[in-house]
Amino acid sequence: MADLLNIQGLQGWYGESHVLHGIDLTVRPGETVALIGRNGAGKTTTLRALMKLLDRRAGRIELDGQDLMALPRHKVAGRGLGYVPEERGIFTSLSVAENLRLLPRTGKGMDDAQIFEFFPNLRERLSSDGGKLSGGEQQMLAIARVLRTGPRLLLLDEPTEGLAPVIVQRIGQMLRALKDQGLAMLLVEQNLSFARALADRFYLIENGRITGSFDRSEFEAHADRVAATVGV
Ligand SMILES: Nc1ncnc2c1ncn2[C@@H]1O[C@H](COP(=O)(O)OP(=O)(O)OP(=O)(O)O)[C@@H](O)[C@H]1O
Repeated sequence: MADLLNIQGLQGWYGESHVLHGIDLTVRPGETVALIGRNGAGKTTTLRALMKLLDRRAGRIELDGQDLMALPRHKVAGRGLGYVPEERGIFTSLSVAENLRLLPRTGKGMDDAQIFEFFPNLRERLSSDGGKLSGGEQQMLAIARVLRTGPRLLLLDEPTEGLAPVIVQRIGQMLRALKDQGLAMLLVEQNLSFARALADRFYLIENGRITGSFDRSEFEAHADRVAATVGV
């Protein structure tokens, strides 16, 4: 099957600081791929590079065979990348309804009825301020907002960070439901058991380089290496 996302030799910089040193990574249609590594390894930077949010990049990024490197930043999301950043980007003084509408809905994106089917508690909180939501609700709002844009690939940066175990479980169920609908995901995650339950394939990243990859059936065989890479 042709790759949905194909990254070859991706390099990235913050100013003079060279952070990504040649990332090769693919995501196939409908696949969930987890990117695993310790703090500062370059996980967030990889997602930001995909969204053209870095000062400088080199290498190749293709989505469905189409080159993304030459696209201006404002056109990247329109090609089908849905980015949910680690900080979630919820405006605390805007209501849930206003936060949801900050990104334009496209024809392929989820409408309100579909959104509320996945996230019933958001419907109940539509008029609440974003700042009044729990961490889990904010994470759901951040994901829901991006689903309105009709992404073909969801880029998720540590969706479980700082959340209580029961909420982590709910986020997991929700992502599983999206996966079952065929949505592809590139997941940055420090919570290994969460990543392991969801991902079809794993990449290890160290110092801005991919140092290993394997699929879920090989996870056990790579457990020591994974632990050493994330430093647990
Ligand atoms: N805005 C920035 N300006 C300069 N350097 C940065 C910036 N953001 C990150 N870096 C540096 O880039 C490197 C990679 O950071 P990155 O955030 O991608 O790591 P990460 O693997 O996502 O880890 P974390 O879990 O801590 O976010 C680190 O050395 C970090 O200090």
